[in-house]
Amino acid sequence: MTKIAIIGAGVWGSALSYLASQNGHEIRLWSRSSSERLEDILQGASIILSAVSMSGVNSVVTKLQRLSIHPEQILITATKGLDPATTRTPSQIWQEAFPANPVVVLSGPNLSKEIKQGLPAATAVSSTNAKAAQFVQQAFASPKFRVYTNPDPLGVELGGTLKNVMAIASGTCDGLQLGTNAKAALLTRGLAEIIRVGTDWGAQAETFYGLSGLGDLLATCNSELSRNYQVGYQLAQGKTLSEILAQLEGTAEGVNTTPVLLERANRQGVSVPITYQVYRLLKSEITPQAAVEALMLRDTKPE
Ligand SMILES: NC(=O)C1=CN([C@@H]2O[C@H](COP(=O)(O)OP(=O)(O)OC[C@H]3O[C@@H](n4cnc5c(N)ncnc54)[C@H](OP(=O)(O)O)[C@@H]3O)[C@@H](O)[C@H]2O)C=CC1
Ligand SMILES: O=C(CO)COP(=O)(O)O
Repeated sequence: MTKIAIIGAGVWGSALSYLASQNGHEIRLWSRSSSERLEDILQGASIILSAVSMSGVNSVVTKLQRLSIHPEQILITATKGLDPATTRTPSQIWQEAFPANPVVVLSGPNLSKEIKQGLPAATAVSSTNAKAAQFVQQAFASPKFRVYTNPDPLGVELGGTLKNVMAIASGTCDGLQLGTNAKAALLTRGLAEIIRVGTDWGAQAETFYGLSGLGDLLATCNSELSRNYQVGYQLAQGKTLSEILAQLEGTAEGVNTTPVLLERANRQGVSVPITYQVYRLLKSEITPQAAVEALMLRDTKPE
């Protein structure tokens, strides 16, 4: 039995809490509205897992820095986003704030509603500290949740983060009823785009063919359960972004990830044509139909 503190009682934090409690662990779930003090939640926890949305990462990290975190406490980040101010990933923020602690990234095709229904799923846990990743694997693995370790935390984290932009594009593609061929082309070229960005960042190309890359791309880009997909689908139906976000249950990280990704890709000279069209669409600079046309009419090139 392991004591696990989970920060963020949104849908993903709650689903992870459910999975860990099914394994017999002692779970303490904390959110901003909790009556319990954060320091009491963290007291004696072997694992501290953050499942807050990107907009909450910096403030949660700052809160924890004011408390006494033991260097043996394993920090897990389950957030899929990029910091708008620095373009850093959540694990980079956690590791910089807590250099002595093992930081583990948990990411995969994990639509929380399906997990809450008890349907089977798999995920990846990754860290530069292999022992910490194995400890987390043992803590969360169950007959319903298959957990793989992976040696490339940056790749695992970027796979889960960058596919959210593709999920917006994919929802748009389905909302416009562009068909199966168009969807296959979009996902394949989307994966190529993710790999270009990811390898430039320092991640391993093969990681993106795993659960947190291709796996999450397939899950999110093909499911109405995905909030990012819902954003794209509704944009294709002519709703404005503010109308969509006002109705959306939970966070669609891809909306905030898109400009950060584009900024970084432009700085690095990495070509991200799909991300650019999603960016223009989210800013209402282009219609969904014109975005498709712009992608189809790009200069011809080798695959
Ligand atoms: N839902 C899913 O299927 C999956 C989601 N993820 C990722 O997990 C993250 C959370 O997603 P999800 O649970 O779905 O989102 P929700 O919108 O359901 O929940 C967001 C969570 O973030 C917390 N939060 C936001 N801002 C702050 C802040 N400033 N300080 C403290 N906490 C804050 C919220 O706290 P409060 O309750 O106090 O408002 C809430 O717990 C996202 O990055 C998402 O991409 C990853 C895998 C699957
Ligand atoms: O990341 C997810 C599934 O792996 C959840 O996707 P959404 O955030 O688009 O709902």
